[in-house]
Amino acid sequence: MIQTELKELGLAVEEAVTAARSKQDSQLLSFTEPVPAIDPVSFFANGFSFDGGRIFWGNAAGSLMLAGAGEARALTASGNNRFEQMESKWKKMIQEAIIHNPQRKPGTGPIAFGGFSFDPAKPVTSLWESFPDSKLRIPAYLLTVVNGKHYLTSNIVVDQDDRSADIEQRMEQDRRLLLSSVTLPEGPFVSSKSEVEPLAWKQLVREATETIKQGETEKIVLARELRVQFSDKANVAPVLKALTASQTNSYIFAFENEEDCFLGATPERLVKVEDKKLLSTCLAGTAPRGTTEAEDNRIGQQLLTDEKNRSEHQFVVEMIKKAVSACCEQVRVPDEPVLYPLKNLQHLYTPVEAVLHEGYTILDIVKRLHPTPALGGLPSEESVAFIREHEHLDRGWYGAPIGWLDAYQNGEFAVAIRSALIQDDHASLFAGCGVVRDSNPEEEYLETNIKFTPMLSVLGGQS
Ligand SMILES: C=C(O[C@H]1C=CC=C(C(=O)O)[C@@H]1O)C(=O)O
Ligand SMILES: [Mg+2]
Repeated sequence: MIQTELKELGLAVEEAVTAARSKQDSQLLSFTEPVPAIDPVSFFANGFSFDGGRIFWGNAAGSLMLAGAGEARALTASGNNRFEQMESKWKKMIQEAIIHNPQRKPGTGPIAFGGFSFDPAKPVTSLWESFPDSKLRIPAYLLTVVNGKHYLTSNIVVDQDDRSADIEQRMEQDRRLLLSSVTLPEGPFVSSKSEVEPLAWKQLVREATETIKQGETEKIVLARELRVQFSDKANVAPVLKALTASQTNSYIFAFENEEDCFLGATPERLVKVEDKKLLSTCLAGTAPRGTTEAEDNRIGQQLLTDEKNRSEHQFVVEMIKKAVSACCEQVRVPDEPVLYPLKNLQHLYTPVEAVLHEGYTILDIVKRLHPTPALGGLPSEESVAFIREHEHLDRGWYGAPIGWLDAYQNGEFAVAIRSALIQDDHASLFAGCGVVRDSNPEEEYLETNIKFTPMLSVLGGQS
């Protein structure tokens, strides 16, 4: 990494042109500067015409938001060692970049943002054909809102025959467009919806409980799809606005690829790393919210003591604790879960804190944690094999890590649940649930129905 001390954009661009000429290859320049406040959703909306697609991220704490437009570079990897491949491609790219980022705030500079498929060994259907096994994008323009301060990072690929003045002019035009105020278009409206094979899905839950009773596994997470048709091509920006307003306590994410956009509001952190400190989350076990405070409390107390939900949760705690302990010190995990309330439902929640051992990166942890028993099952290999063989759904990026990392060893990945894949005038919504020995197919079916509601309501499918 060449950390430039240059203050002026013009000088940085010239340095990049000179570097491109001397190595006779393109040069990535990343230039970060403070900018006046702008709503990240407006920035996202303004970015619709940038090649490669847009990205969006808001963390559950509300302390970090990212909005990106265009694609300066893309890193892809496939197969079993996709996390290692990604790590080495990312390191190489960062080493060769010219980076001007005096303040080095988390989530600024040349970040890589993207996701992974749930299971690279499952054949891909046409539903997810524009989403590779894994893809991390370095957006051309990135707005970072961190602790209330706004930064713009411009990631520019400079070629040997480029002229500095032309590049600067293009950047000036782009930033004027992206930072301008905008009126958001109307959100989508669902004209029809259809559940994909609900009866076959319930039967599969039954089969999974049989497999568990035979002792082959202890838990298998099964998911299903709900398809919705819109009256017109769907606009994503107003959906993000609505998610940000309605789903506090959740990560709001979007990854646009070609014409498709995968987005959601997930409560499930996989891992966060900042200054070597690691946070992970065990979130599994679900109940609805009550309509009155008294009812809500009663349901919450029941959830806290319910054996079936506690066992769903405990499998996750044990696996995450073990995986984190293998590469961290000072691992802290409370003995008992607490409630994690969301707008439409509540979960059992156990936070995990630790300090990363020297030499480990966030992608090492993502690799060890995915899939946790909140999305795969336990033991992992057997449950994922069951899902691969029996589940009809092509999960694609659903249920898998989505997030970002920066050049300073910070990053955060969430598990992409409570999500939808929007494709022009229709969308697929995904929801799953943890099946254990005494799961009841009808109750699991109802649980997935509630899990569809956060996305369904912001897509104009439910009041
Ligand atoms: C698989 C999903 O939820 C997981 C996360 C939290 C609670 C879960 C449950 O109680 O079954 C699931 O394991 C989903 O929302 O699609
Ligand atoms: Mg459950």
